[in-house]
Amino acid sequence: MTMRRIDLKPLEPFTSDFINRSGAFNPGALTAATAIIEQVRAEGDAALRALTEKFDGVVIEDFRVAPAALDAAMAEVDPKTIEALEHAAAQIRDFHERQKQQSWFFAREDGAIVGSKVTPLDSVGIYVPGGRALYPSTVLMNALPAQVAGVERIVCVTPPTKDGTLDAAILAACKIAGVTEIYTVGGAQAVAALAYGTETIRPVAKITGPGNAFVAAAKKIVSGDVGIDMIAGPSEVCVVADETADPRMVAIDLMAQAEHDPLAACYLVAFSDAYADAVEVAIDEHMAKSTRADITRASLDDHGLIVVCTSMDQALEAVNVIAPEHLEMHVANAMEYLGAIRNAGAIFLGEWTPEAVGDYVAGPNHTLPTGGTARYASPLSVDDYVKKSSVIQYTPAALKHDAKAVVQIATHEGLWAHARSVALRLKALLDAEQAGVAGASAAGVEDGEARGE
Ligand SMILES: NC(=O)c1ccc[n+]([C@@H]2O[C@H](COP(=O)([O-])OP(=O)(O)OC[C@H]3O[C@@H](n4cnc5c(N)ncnc54)[C@H](O)[C@@H]3O)[C@@H](O)[C@H]2O)c1
Ligand SMILES: N[C@H](CO)Cc1c[nH]c[nH+]1
Ligand SMILES: [Zn+2]
Repeated sequence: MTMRRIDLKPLEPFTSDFINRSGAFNPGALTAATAIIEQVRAEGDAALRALTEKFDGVVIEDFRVAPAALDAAMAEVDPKTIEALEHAAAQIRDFHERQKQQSWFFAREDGAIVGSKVTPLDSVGIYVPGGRALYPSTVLMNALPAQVAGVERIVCVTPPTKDGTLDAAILAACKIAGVTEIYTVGGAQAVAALAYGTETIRPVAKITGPGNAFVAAAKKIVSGDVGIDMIAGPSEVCVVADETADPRMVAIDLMAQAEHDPLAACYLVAFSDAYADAVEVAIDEHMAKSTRADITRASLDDHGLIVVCTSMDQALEAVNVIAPEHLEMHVANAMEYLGAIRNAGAIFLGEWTPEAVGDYVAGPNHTLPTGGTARYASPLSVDDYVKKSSVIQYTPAALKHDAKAVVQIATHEGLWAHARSVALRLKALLDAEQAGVAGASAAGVEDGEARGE
């Protein structure tokens, strides 16, 4: 197998022109998703049935999963898998508990109180992909931060398997994460149902979770009517490997992302052609045993890239341009470079940290910014499941302190009532002070020119 390769010259900059990403702008998927969303808005459950039959090849009468199915799934799934999911859930919950933000309030010297009130969202819908692979881990990664945030209603949607049921491990993960409202529907139609509601599915305030191009396009379209977390596109990894890294480990870590999707993008940043050759040989050796060789090969052939650098500075520059979802630093003293890494969704340091630990058990979220969005975006977190309201309470002293500035700016902006709303109160205060009345009330002011205007 041969991945695309570029050999950088000393000091030659790595630019985004070298990258072949599928990107979030996908006109075909947007057109298809628009039609699907319109159909669901117009026909509700009937559209969900028709579209599920069309795209998933099964007929579903009742989308709502019965509560008894969760207990049945717990009994059906291999107890070792249940144990592993519980192990993962405990560490994911613990990590996200640490992200929780409290409301805060600050009393100024003039007595005004300003602050920020944190409130959990009323409801969220989590999309769990189910096309090319099944992702019980994604249930945990979305539901647990929502639960930690205090969201009351957590709804899970996920496409049916070929026989029209749901994977038992997905249901078991829902049970472990405390999710009980589950619907057997996937794709853009599931996103539409969560956004606008149908006879069976009540709408939610926000939709989170990864999915294929149609799911991503649907989230993009409904965003604004409901909240969305991000457009999490095909998986990505960038492995920076120096001569201390075992090429077999580097090869398998590249393949671990490539096997998600033919569109997954895997980057190797190395320091010699001989080393890059060794990784390619190791990929061929592993490939012979892969159970997902077709997808893996397609991803590496079409979206893989090897960048051979002449220095660590050049390598780090390439990393920051790529801004990968996952970055593995398989180099000596990996921690030393943390400060120079500006753009990456999750950073895995050292040879004992395969990206797969982050997918499942380490604790941080595996829903990460893809497609270069790590330039400005962060991993899914408890913050995605809360909103903040600013809180402001003024005292007479505070109003006196600020009135002039408000009136000045509002007058400059031509907003008469803004200025007047403050000036009238100031007048009430000053009148009361003059009359020697303690505890003046703004309600007692007569209309008229305010002093200090
Ligand atoms: N970032 C993350 O945390 C993370 C985690 C897991 C998976 N992923 C990514 O999520 C994606 C999952 O994609 P997937 O396809 O396996 O599952 P998916 O559930 O996103 O998509 C499957 C659904 O797509 C719909 N669909 C299929 N063909 C269609 C068509 N032609 N027109 C309209 N709709 C159609 C069907 O309704 C089907 O149920 C992958 O790219 C994977 O890498 C990301
Ligand atoms: N690597 C994926 C995110 O890109 C997440 C995942 C789930 N299961 C396995 N991997
Ligand atoms: Zn993965």
